[in-house]
Amino acid sequence: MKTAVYQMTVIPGQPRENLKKVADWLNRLPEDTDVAVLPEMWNTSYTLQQLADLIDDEGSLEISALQNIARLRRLNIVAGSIAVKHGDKFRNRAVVIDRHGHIIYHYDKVHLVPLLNEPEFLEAGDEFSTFKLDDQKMGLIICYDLRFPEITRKLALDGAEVIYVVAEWPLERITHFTALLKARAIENQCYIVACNASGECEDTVFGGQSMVVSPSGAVIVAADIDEATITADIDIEQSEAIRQAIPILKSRRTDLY
Ligand SMILES: NC(=O)CCC(=O)C(=O)O
Repeated sequence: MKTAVYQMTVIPGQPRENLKKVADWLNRLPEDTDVAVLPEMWNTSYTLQQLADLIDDEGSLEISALQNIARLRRLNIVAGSIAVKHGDKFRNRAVVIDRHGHIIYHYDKVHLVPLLNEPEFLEAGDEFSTFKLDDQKMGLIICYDLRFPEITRKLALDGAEVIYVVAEWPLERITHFTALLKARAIENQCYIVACNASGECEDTVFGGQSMVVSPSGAVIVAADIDEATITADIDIEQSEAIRQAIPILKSRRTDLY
């Protein structure tokens, strides 16, 4: 699966401008790209106090624009996450669109990050699952979720061999991000495809370092700190092979823990 990751400099509080950037990027991808991946909160960044003025529905403008591109370009889009209205609250929602333009999965971030004031402004989701893209089982988590090994482990136990991590992870703690991405890949023997943002929002600088990590923990490709595109060709069989060679998931002592 030829995968392209957009380490995007999100323009804070400018959903229309960001949609234009994303559409231009998607339309420039090589025709043989199978999956395009976007970062967390790519429509607004962390302008949480302004969401009521910026967001008036469930992200229909952004999502329908991406559905059209997916259909026209026959491209799967792991559409990062966007701030959406949910009742009278807001959620941090990831959406996955297949090559036919169908929304096949959405996920509302379940672990809200106190360091960026999410609990004050957002409502947490309360469910997650695996999904299938091109017949392969995949999982997706959002940024702070990476610190909770249980969620990635559950996705791996449910059969995910590729897990996408969409993020706006600050530079200040970027060493945690890179270490945890490798740990999650090694302990679950799956590909980790991580898409972080670059640039800044208010006082927060985002740290980039988007990467694709193999099921044995090798960094196949990584970005630096600035806006960039990274690409990798993902061979799902590698995950199956390493799970057979070192049967971590089977060796677990579920009678003890
Ligand atoms: N956007 C996020 O969830 C940031 C997470 C973070 O800053 C951290 O875990 O540290």
